[in-house]
Amino acid sequence: MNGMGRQGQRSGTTGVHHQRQYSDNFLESSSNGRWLQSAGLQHLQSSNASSAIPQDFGFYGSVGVGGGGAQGSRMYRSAQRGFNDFYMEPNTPPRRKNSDDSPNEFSPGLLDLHSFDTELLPEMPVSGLYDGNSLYPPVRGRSFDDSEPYLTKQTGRARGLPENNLLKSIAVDKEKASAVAKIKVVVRKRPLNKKELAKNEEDIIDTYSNSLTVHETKLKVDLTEYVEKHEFVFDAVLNEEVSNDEVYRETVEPIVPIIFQRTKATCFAYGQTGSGKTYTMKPLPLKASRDILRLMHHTYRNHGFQLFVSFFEIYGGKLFDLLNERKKLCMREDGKQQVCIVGLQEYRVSDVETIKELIERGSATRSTGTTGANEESSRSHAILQLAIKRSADGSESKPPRLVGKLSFIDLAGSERGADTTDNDKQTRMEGAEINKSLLALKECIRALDNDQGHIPFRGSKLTEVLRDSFMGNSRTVMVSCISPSSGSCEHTLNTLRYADRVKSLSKGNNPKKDVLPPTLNLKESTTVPLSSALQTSSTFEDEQGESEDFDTPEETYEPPPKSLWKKNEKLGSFGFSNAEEKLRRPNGQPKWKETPRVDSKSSHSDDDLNFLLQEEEDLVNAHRKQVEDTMNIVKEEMNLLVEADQPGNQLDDYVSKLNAILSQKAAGIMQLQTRLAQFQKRLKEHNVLVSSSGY
Ligand SMILES: Nc1ncnc2c1ncn2[C@@H]1O[C@H](COP(=O)(O)OP(=O)(O)OP(=O)(O)O)[C@@H](O)[C@H]1O
Repeated sequence: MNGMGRQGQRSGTTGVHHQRQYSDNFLESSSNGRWLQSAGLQHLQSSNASSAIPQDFGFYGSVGVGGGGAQGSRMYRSAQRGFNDFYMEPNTPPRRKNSDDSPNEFSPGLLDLHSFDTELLPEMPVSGLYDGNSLYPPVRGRSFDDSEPYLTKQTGRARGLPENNLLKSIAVDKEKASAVAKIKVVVRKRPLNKKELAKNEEDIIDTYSNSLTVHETKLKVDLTEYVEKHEFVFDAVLNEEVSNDEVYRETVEPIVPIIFQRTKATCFAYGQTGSGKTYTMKPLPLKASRDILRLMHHTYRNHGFQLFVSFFEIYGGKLFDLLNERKKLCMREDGKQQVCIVGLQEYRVSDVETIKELIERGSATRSTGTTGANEESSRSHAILQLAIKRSADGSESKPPRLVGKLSFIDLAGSERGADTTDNDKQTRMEGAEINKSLLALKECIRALDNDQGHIPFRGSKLTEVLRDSFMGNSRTVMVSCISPSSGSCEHTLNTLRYADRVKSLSKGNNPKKDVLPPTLNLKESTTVPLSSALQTSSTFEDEQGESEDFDTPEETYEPPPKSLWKKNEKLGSFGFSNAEEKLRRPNGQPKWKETPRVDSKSSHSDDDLNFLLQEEEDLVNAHRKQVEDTMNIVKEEMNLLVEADQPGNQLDDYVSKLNAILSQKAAGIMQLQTRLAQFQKRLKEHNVLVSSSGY
């Protein structure tokens, strides 16, 4: 069974959507990748020429034009509504009546077109911008509010604030900022929760530096248990002891300075329902805002930068403004193929407290519900955006243009039919819609991974919004959240395989990948993302030349007592005994590559031949494992596809692609088996030779 006995654990309110009170999510108005060529952009005539005028109270309001007229504040569900009704026109949950819900506190004031502002401000000289010496020293040593009148609301906290890592890092030059990886994949493991502990579920994930091992318990044909290890390497692996502050330092902090350099950056969380996405994402925008404001008021003081916040969700394939009474929004492409969100309200902010209030307000309005694994599950993708703007001449008299933006996306949890059979129709329909968008995201990632010319960003609203995250001079941080429990093993493996594929998009951008010690690279080779499989078109002989795919022996072994694989220092980091590790990989090199071809007339010893035979078996096993992994991915994606109710032709197309992969893998196995048979024959001949020579 998957999950932690998800079925039957739902509360009496299952499927009843309510407003999340304290969670949050994140941002962005969207745009497409044209800004990527922005070095040459001269689109000063963009539609935001009529952008909002700053108001005294420090934020902008906007009412979109040209669409988005439908109000999204209808009742979320009506018992009378049929399935089609729901599907065609998703509604939003009713807003909870909060006593502090003073409607006009952030009310929009002026008609504004700035949500069309999706192109970056063309590059222009900004004195002092990352010019080394003038970055920070002038205000060094002064208390924060001494130099920063904008931050009066947080003076108490700001005063005497020690310089954090960011402040230190901004003394850094432009090169360092631009050295931030284009795509960074971080995995966060949460602790076992009470339910899991109560059910005596085990923690099956070991973390080590930037790698982790999943210990999956499986059954043999004779029903005896064994443990299969799955090893992964990522840019960072954060275990259950890592605080949210550390998560911020590892993920978002390094990209904050870059958004002042005409860059769009995105941080998004991915993982099964209840794995900790919202818990992880919630604190990030506020921490980032704090650092952005510091930069604006210190490093870029007098440069005229302005910070704007917007917050919306994608629910049931529709967009709703979380900061404007769930107003329904429209996503459109303008004449320059820039995707823009019409009607999205942005607030100009200049202090942390206001941002905090906005985030809490938006989070409380978000669609949530109950799933088997999470009583307060996010049922929408929430997008919070921090946009840096500046008018062309740096003054406040002209409308500001986009300089860069930082988006935070808290994806709805991925679920599978097997986990949701107990859910009501509404929850299942939501699940289908969520899965559909996640599937579209996977399609985009696969297309990017395969260097396809066409990336199907239009597959869903989510991918249209995320387009910026993967194109051009963008920066993306993906946080994959995983549960440690044995009951979630299959979900966890799927999340990790997905993350592994995203990681592969950053190949060539991640120097770490090339300098990993052999043992760690070995671990990577134990997973076979579908993307790699799709890319594979080499013959078996070709594959022989590639080191990683075939140098990994089957990572299956009889389970030692848990205490052994968890802590025993006699074992190597990944479960092999040190001796065994050495035997398999002397000098860290895959031994099979050094293997001389066996000649029956040669004088190899039995040991040599046995070793060769073992190597061949390992190759076959490794290949078989690849097929198994691929099939797992196929299974997962087929589930999503079916649940997402895709048209048949897409399904057929998908199935034929997968069949091609499987046939290719099967052919590889047959070749390996032939080789193995040849070795066995030679071994036999060798034995005959030895016995006839009298030894
Ligand atoms: N690292 C962590 N440390 C402590 N508690 C955590 C951690 N991660 C998650 N939790 C707890 O686990 C529960 C589920 O987390 P969360 O709501 O963030 O999951 P989710 O992935 O956003 O789920 P969904 O997709 O259903 O919205 C929450 O009660 C949360 O407080």
